[in-house]
Amino acid sequence: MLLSMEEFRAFQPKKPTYALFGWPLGHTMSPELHAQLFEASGQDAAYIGVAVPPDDLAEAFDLAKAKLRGINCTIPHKKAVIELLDGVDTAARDLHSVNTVAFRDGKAIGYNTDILGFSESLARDGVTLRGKKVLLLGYGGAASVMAYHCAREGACLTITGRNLEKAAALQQQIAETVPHARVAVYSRRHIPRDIQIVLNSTPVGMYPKENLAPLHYLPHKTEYVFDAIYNPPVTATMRLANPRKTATRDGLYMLVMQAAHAQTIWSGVTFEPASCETILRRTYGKMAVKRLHEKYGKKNLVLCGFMGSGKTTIGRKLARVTGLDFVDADLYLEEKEGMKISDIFAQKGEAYFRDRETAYIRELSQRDGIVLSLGGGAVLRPENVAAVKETGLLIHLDTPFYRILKNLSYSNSRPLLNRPDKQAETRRLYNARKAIYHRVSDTSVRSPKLSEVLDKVVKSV
Ligand SMILES: Nc1ncnc2c1ncn2[C@@H]1O[C@H](COP(=O)(O)OP(=O)(O)O)[C@@H](O)[C@H]1O
Ligand SMILES: O=C(O)C1=C[C@@H](OP(=O)(O)O)[C@@H](O)[C@H](O)C1
Ligand SMILES: [Mg+2]
Repeated sequence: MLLSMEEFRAFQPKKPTYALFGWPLGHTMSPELHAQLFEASGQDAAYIGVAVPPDDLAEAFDLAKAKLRGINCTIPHKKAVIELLDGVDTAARDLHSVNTVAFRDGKAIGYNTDILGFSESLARDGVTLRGKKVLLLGYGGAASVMAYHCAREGACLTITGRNLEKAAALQQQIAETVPHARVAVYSRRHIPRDIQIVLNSTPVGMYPKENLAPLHYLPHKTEYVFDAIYNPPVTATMRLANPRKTATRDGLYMLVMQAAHAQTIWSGVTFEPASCETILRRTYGKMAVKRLHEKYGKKNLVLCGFMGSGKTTIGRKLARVTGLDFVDADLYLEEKEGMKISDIFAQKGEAYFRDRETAYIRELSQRDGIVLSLGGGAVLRPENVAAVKETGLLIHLDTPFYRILKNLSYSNSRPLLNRPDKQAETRRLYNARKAIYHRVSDTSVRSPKLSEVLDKVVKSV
């Protein structure tokens, strides 16, 4: 729920409630994320967003103190809120930045959990900072969190950005708060060549301008790229990396963990790593649905690809992580016709099957909010492609052929392949259709590992 100031004045909580204060409050993931954390920790609580104009912060803060258990602050309130507080923790004090406020016994205490989210995101990838040459892009609020953590961990930090005076101000702030900090400022044209880790704290590359990056290339020894952006899940900065040499990470895990730590501060709940991973996967899923709506103007996710490429298997999992309903076109057809596909082929012929397939695809394309797994031959008819693409994003599972063969080896439920020369026929059909899948689909996902495919599909949206 997102409220205006006026609505927040009238707001009466029905259960323990927390809020995000920001201005403007665009498309934030926080309410959905906190709802998942409440559920995982068994709390009956609510989380709302409030669009608080800078001039109204003091009033909104007093209202929050009276009605809520705690708040998060985002741009532009992270600094301004400090003077309204009764105390702050060390990181928040050193950073001059508060993202979490707890109201307890009539007092308001400020914390910074962004830094915990950042450090845990690096730790999850096994990235250590001691002695590492780190390049930080940007000098705003998120940058100060990253710079402070790098300096405290003993990294050798270079800050760069468009405005070198602002970069120097951050350098100064870090030097004052972290003894023996190693921080330099360079223009973007004179970045040290031996940089190992690149951190993007700028909003450059965020949706909708997702083709922009704050750099044109990565220093050639870069081993790891962290981008605080999470929409899109794969940013233009991350795409500069050579996947064989350089690991990359977007900002969603940092977002999840700063939220989890805020809840720990508010109510003492803690979260198992496994439940954080589940919440992360689902948040990527929700993000994909948000992008499906906002970026593509579509309602459904549709999977196509050769027989045995994993459409049915991945579709079911994709529905679970996105919260969309799952429909498999083949299973739907079998249910409606009251017959197995192999029996339809045997008794009524392929032409009958194809006509029914077209009719059901037309019907299912009218649905709103489904993952639709097609049969392997569905996209051979242009009218089927047109129908699904009207409402859906068409994703091709470009599973390697050797994996497809393996997947098909145990099954005889596909009548087209029930022949003595099964393997040769599979290859023949595959070669005949391969180009069609590429041509008709909006995106292609390629991986031999089932565990990777889902992740890639979600991030391809
Ligand atoms: N990439 C993969 N790695 C391992 N097993 C897979 C993979 N993709 C699919 N499978 C397995 O292959 C079989 C066929 O997959 P299925 O989802 O029915 O494919 P499709 O619907 O595209 O024909 C299933 O048993 C599934 O578990
Ligand atoms: O490729 C095809 O022409 C077919 C694929 C099958 O679906 P899967 O791709 O899910 O196996 C099923 O629709 C039917 O056997 C025909
Ligand atoms: Mg299938």
